[in-house]
Amino acid sequence: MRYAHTVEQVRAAEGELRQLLPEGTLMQRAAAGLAATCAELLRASGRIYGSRVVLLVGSGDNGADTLFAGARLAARGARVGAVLLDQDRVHRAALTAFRAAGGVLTGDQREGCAEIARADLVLDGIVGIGGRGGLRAGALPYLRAVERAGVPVVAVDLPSGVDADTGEVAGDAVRAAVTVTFGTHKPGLLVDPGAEYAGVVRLVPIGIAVPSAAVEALQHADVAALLPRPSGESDKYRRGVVGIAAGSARYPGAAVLAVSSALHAGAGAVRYTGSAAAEVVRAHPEVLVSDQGPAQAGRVQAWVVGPGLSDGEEAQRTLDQALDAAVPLLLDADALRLLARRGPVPRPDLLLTPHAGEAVALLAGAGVQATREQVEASRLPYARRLAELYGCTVLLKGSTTLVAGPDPAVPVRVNPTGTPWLATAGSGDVLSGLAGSLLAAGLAPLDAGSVAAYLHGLAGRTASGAAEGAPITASEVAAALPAAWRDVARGAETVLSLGKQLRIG
Ligand SMILES: NC(=O)C1=CN([C@@H]2O[C@H](COP(=O)(O)OP(=O)(O)OC[C@H]3O[C@@H](n4cnc5c(N)ncnc54)[C@H](OP(=O)(O)O)[C@@H]3O)[C@@H](O)[C@H]2O)[C@@H](O)CC1
Ligand SMILES: Nc1ncnc2c1ncn2[C@@H]1O[C@H](COP(=O)(O)OP(=O)(O)O)[C@@H](O)[C@H]1O
Ligand SMILES: [K+]
Repeated sequence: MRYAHTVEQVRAAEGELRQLLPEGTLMQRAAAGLAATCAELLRASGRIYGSRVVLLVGSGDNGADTLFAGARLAARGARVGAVLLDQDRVHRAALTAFRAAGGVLTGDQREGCAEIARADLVLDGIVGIGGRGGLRAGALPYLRAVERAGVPVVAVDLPSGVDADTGEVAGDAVRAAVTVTFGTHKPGLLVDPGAEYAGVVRLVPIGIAVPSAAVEALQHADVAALLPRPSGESDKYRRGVVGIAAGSARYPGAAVLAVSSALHAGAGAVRYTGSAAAEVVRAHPEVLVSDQGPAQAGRVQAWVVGPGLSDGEEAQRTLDQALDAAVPLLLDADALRLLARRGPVPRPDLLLTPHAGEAVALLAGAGVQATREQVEASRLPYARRLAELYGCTVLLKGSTTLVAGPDPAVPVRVNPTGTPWLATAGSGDVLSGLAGSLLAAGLAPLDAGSVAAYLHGLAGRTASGAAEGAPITASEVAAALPAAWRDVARGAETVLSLGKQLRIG
């Protein structure tokens, strides 16, 4: 698991540790890790000796880390110049160490920008976890110079201008190739739009012990441990049966897609109810179909309602019946809009899977006005808010997929897999069938949602291919699910056998 903590949590942990260590120890650990990453990058594109590095140095400890790291690079022969954004407020000891190692201060703004244009690497030490709001005007000319020159940036702790706790970006922010973060990840590095500014994130441990995380991201081994596996005693009913109520005369394909992924996702059988039964059976003869609605469709261990369902009276009846069934329930697409009309029905076994537009409707249904743009810019707070308002688990789809449970003390899961190629018609239908099947197999809503998002993202990457990838269809994503499943299971086995060889765990 990869964990992220809020600024408040980081400060509390740092405060405790600081008491036990000689003054400046944590900053030196941070600077050493930062310098090591920069050295690695410089070596990869040439050599350290004689390379040109520019530091953008703000008035707080983030600037100080940067100066200490700059001193280490200068000591290894790099030509390091520092732009001080506030001449009167700079960490004195860090500046002294920097100059002693051969670092120089750039002159006025024109000279600073000229240095940037010649640089091999820029370090962004403008502001870290002490930042408030977007970048201030003084930093902007340097930011523009960096963009013009196209020089790679290493962000120190986090890209300046990104909100550490939420990933929100108010105004301008630094776009980094790499972010070197200290002690623990910050939520803003994992959640868009902030995550997009952070580039590749590298964690430098500095010894702080932080309590339970605000945000966490599953890794291969976590997902492997959650995947349902049949045992010797399994039969199709014990593995779980998932019911899918989806599709309409206008959107029969949504039903086929949701069923297709459900078949590949752990449940022992899939029941379908709705008007697309003929299309579903033609594509998947193994599905049990009915047109009688959830109440008459036979026993299931979880229902998925919504993809392509439309929002007329028949759809409303379908939703009511599924809500009456005493099994876990996933609502997507049209079912979310129907739910928004009636407002929250708090149920801990409910999983809602809105995109930002559907989230806006759900928020309105609970009396909260917001725009799609606001939800996309503040994904983490809105995901939490929705889960709290509806008293259930919410999977908010989009460029970063988040899964939030109703208990605010439980970390929000951020999905680390995926590709923008998944933004293709029907890809959400694949996700809901997948998550529903996992619910039926017995996973809790938070696990079902986050494991589904993980596999969906991996399948998307597998289907779209290496490097930058290529366009994919939702059917191809569904077809790639077994490969994603095997990849996760195989990865975990490799880690386990390595662990055994090395006698770990
Ligand atoms: N915690 C840890 O475990 C460790 C933390 N460490 C490091 O300390 C960093 C935190 O340092 P910090 O607390 O000094 O705050 P920091 O981020 O430098 O910013 C505050 C300064 O910036 C200014 N400022 C504010 N907003 C701004 C804006 N939008 N645009 C421009 N400027 C802005 C603000 O000015 P003011 O508002 O007072 O005018 C204030 O002077 C942390 O990120 C990590 O790098 C490591 O050394 C190791 C252990
Ligand atoms: N920019 C993006 N990067 C990664 N994944 C994305 C992006 N945009 C959308 N997705 C994913 O694609 C899927 C789209 O689902 P949805 O909006 O419901 O589409 P549809 O209704 O056509 O099926 C979701 O899983 C979402 O997380
Ligand atoms: K920074």
